[in-house]
Amino acid sequence: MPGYVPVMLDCENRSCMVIGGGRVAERKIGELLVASALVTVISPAVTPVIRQYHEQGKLNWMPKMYTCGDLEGAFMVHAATDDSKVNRAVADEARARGILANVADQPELGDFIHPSVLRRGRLLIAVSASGAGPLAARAIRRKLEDDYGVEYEAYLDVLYEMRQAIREQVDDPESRRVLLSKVAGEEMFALLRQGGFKSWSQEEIKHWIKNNQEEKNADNRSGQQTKRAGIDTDGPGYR
Ligand SMILES: C[C@@]1(CC(=O)O)C2=NC(=C\c3[nH]c(c(CCC(=O)O)c3CC(=O)O)Cc3[nH]c(c(CC(=O)O)c3CCC(=O)O)/C=C3\N/C(=C\2)[C@@H](CCC(=O)O)[C@]3(C)CC(=O)O)/[C@H]1CCC(=O)O
Ligand SMILES: NC(=O)c1ccc[n+]([C@@H]2O[C@H](COP(=O)([O-])OP(=O)(O)OC[C@H]3O[C@@H](n4cnc5c(N)ncnc54)[C@H](O)[C@@H]3O)[C@@H](O)[C@H]2O)c1
Repeated sequence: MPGYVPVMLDCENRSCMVIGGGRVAERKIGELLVASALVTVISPAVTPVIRQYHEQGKLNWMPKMYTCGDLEGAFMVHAATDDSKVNRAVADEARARGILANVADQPELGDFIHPSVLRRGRLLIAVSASGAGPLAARAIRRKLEDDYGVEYEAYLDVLYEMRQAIREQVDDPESRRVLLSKVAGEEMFALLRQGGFKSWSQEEIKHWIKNNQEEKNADNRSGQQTKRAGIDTDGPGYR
């Protein structure tokens, strides 16, 4: 079985075409719009949701049948019509032009497939059964929804802020590494959960960095390994 390379593709402001305007096309379009792609739909008919996107200026709908040559200038294409011959023709044109293609009914003709996706803000969990069964991927994704609740959105936002601050404020690579690994650790999660995942002010982040750096230095001075995660909840201004 040939495997797949899992990647996170940046489609912002890139021309992504979708051939067909049914239920499957609608789902793929949803993902493209989240990623700020420039979406063009070619299909004589579209679902009410796609029509609405078009009316809202979120995408460009060309109400026509696909013809060879339509893909000119595209970065990516989704062949999602209910006509397998048309989907094959789209895949052929994409291959000839070097355009990335997903083919809804004959995945082997395209370059990539879609995983089942769970999004929590910056957190994105993608599950794929590598073609063995999309419904199995969906079932696993649904199970993960319980483990990774909505709090993960706020959690990752705080981590993002802290990581930026550490990169700006800490020059020593070893200190940085230790702090970044603490930030991503379980104790930090517990601490942030205690605070209801509220975002921290720059002052609070600075304070945390200082406290945790100091602790590392103190540990080094006493010749000890870092014994605990360095989360000191007693100090003033500290959560
Ligand atoms: C995960 C998900 C993502 C998404 O599409 O975004 C996805 N399919 C989903 C749903 C779904 N798919 C199908 C049904 C109807 C089931 C039924 O009713 O029987 C439903 C349910 C529905 O549509 O609600 C049937 C189906 N799917 C494919 C074929 C053709 C074939 O396999 O040959 C057929 C038979 C068509 C036919 O002839 O009828 C092909 C593909 N579907 C994939 C992904 C890729 C493999 C991913 C992997 O293996 O990991 C791949 C290879 C290509 C691709 O599309 O990229 C999404 C769930 C999203 C979610 O809810 O989380
Ligand atoms: N990959 C998946 O997740 C998945 C899931 C279910 C079904 N499928 C397959 O995907 C395909 C589409 O499924 P659907 O439920 O969206 O079908 P659908 O019937 O709802 O939509 C088909 C769309 O294709 C358009 N179309 C038909 N001929 C065209 C042409 N020549 N040029 C441009 N547009 C054209 C139609 O106007 C319609 O909008 C089917 O082949 C189906 O078997 C894939």
